[in-house]
Amino acid sequence: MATEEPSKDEKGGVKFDLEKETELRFEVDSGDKVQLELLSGLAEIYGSELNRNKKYTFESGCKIAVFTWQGCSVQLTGKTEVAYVSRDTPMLLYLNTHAALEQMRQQAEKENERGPRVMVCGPMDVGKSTLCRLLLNYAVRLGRRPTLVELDVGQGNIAIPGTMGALCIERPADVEEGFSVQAPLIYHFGSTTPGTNIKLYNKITSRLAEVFNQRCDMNHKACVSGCVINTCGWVKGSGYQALVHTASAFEVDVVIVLDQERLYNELKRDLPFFVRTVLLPKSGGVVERSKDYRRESRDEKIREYFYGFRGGFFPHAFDVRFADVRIYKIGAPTIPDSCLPLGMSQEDNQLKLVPVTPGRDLVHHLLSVSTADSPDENIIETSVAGFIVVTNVDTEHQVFTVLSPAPRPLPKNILLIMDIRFMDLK
Ligand SMILES: Nc1ncnc2c1ncn2[C@@H]1O[C@H](COP(=O)(O)OP(=O)(O)OP(=O)(O)O)[C@@H](O)[C@H]1O
Repeated sequence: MATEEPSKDEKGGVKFDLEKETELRFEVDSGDKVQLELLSGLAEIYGSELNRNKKYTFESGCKIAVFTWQGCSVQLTGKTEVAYVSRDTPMLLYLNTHAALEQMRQQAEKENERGPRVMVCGPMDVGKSTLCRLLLNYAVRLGRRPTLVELDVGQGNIAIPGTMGALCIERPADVEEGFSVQAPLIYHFGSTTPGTNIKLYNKITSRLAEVFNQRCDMNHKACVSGCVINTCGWVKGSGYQALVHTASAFEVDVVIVLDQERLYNELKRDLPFFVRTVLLPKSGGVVERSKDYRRESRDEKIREYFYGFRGGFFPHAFDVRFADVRIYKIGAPTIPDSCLPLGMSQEDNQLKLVPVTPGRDLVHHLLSVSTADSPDENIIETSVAGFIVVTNVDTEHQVFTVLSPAPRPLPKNILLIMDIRFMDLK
């Protein structure tokens, strides 16, 4: 618990003196703001170093841990009643994991081989995304250029929920905003749970692995730096099979299982013997998130895509004629096996491109703008250029209105519909 009682200054700021290897945890309630300032010493948030005397602002829903290896003083201003200091963190184990990965990178450099490909998995709310961020931050701080592979379709740390993608990490994550998302590679999945179309999920995973391999062939630094793969919290049945598939598609060298011994044992049993599987504890600070909270944070991610971090962007609204675009849904509804055409399996059905006729029910749906030029291309395995949301449909005039991050016209005319909806309430 607290190493020293926090002290309050006249402006309502609360000062915390943290001993080495302890962390200050706090959450920001909906509608509130908390400011953090490092007064002395060194500290970091999920592997991103804090600058001294800079005020960091955290808004609604943020769950933060300020960790110090050496000891420091920080000041919190705002609603800070729930802030507390903990000595009990798994950070030393996480640091050792990073050190082992760095050794593998050094070895890879010497022997002109590829660096470690790491898959992070575990049930929901165990800190998978946070550990990925930490490992990537530590690697990039040593001059590496690792790749983040995001397979968690529920939250979407690179683009919006309902997508899968990869991002080359060139600098540590911004303390407030996270990783800078420049030139990500994004694929359309279309829903927030892999279970809605597991065949598509696995197909895109394989595609991402293929593209990552190509990048490694061309870029030695990326190859030596390896990748960190963030996965979904669904670890049973097809979810588990998807993890095994991911491990094989990416030919992972290291699997980190957070918090669940059963999953650890299963993966140890089912993955090839040369894959190093490690079980790490979750941090006591990781907070369980309710369904509502998850829905809100998904909405927030989408809002941020269109309006920028803290409203820094101004999206465009314009009309699109039905005749100018082609909208598809990936995956036909399941029908009894006996009704399938001869020689076709249920799985083929899941990868089918089904044309969608624009109508009123399109309203609020998110659409991915495919980079493909023609439906004859392999649309499923083609990346997307961005997203739009339908705000109105006028069937009489055969147009729909969209919100788009870029002005008209749309860069391409093949659109893929998501199950996910977004209400633009601005
Ligand atoms: N040490 C910590 N102290 C306080 N909060 C933390 C700590 N580590 C992580 N968190 C917070 O806990 C929440 C859940 O963490 P995270 O998103 O990493 O979990 P996850 O396992 O990836 O979740 P999911 O179920 O979405 O896959 C995040 O809001 C994160 O900021």
